[in-house]
Amino acid sequence: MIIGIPKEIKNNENRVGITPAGVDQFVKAGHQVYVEKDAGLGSGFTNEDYQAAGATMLDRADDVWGKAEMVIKVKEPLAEEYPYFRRDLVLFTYLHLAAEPSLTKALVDSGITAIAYETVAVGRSLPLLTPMSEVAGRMASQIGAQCLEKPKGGKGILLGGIPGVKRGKVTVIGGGVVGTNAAKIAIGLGADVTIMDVSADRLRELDDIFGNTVHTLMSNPVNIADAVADSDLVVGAVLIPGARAPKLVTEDMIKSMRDGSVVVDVAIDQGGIIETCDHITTHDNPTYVKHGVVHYAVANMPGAVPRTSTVGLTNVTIPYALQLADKGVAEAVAGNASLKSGVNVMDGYVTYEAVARDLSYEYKTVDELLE
Ligand SMILES: NC(=O)C1=CN([C@@H]2O[C@H](COP(=O)(O)OP(=O)(O)OC[C@H]3O[C@@H](n4cnc5c(N)ncnc54)[C@H](O)[C@@H]3O)[C@@H](O)[C@H]2O)C=CC1
Ligand SMILES: CC(=O)C(=O)O
Repeated sequence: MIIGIPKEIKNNENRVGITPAGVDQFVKAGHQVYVEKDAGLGSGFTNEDYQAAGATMLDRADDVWGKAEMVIKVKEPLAEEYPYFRRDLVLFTYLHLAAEPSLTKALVDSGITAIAYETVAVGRSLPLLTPMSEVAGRMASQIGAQCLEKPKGGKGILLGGIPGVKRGKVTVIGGGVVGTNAAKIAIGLGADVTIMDVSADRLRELDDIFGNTVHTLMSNPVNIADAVADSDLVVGAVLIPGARAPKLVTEDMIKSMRDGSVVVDVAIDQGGIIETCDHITTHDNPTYVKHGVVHYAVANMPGAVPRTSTVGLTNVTIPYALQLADKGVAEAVAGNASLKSGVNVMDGYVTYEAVARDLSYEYKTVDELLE
């Protein structure tokens, strides 16, 4: 198969869809890889590194998309990339379609097969989301701590306090991968940490993992309102796979926070759980203040630590991408339920139920389309 790796064009997105080591695996398996010139530089991989691994470098993005049978990316395509979509192309990348109606329409209209990393499922885990959630969760507490500093607009507290001065309070809503990693770093900084989840079993696991270093709390509107009002930093870390994120922190709850408090809505890529996180921000201009509270809503947080993130991401995507390349999309997807759950758009239909429901599209299963 011919694989194309374009350079990412989202603001400060320094990751790349494949490492030179990944190219090497494709080439050794008999595939051909085109990489856009300088695509890897942000992650510390030179054009020469890719050539040494067997890739052909191309100067222009339209050539990479045009020659490829499968494009492997990191972030969802932006509007300037929509014209490259076509029926006989497979796109393998993060998509977050429930929060991206115009992208969904462009994918459906083109007939392309679009496989979303974030809905490839093995049981209840999402292996192609996990490493980036680990990165973003860890970053969320680091960034939250910085935003609490006075020059960044925060109230001027140190999360860990000092002897004789109170520690800061952190509430993490959602105790999955992002939430666990955010808690880990917040505990390391010395904060007073509360983790909330709707799953009692998950709260039990978190209690086993963290012991008395965290408070665990059932997620419901009353507990969320109490915890948010009392927090210096709130981290949004909820996911309902494929679906638009539920708005769990209302505008009134944000108004109840003290001035200079901080919210980091990591779930913004699925629309966000904080009502006042009403738009995505960028690494160039990551925060804004509303009702006295600093809001951070960057949808590609791992893009700021690209070396760690690119390697972590391609570690998990390559085995699936190789199956797609070796077998072709129809056979690979038919024989692998995890890959099948990643297919969000095929043959002009939305094939992921939560996306079809949230964006009011007719839903067809992949099996119906492969018949
Ligand atoms: N902004 C960014 O750069 C990045 C964003 N993300 C996003 O972070 C979000 C979280 O991802 P993961 O932690 O990997 O998901 P996960 O599936 O590991 O965890 C989600 C947790 O939310 C819990 N949950 C569901 N409904 C809830 C509710 N009403 N109240 C409290 N908890 C609830 C679930 O029980 C689960 O434990 C996703 O939207 C993901 O796409 C991930 C990586 C980077
Ligand atoms: C998960 C995701 O969208 C990201 O890592 O940017």
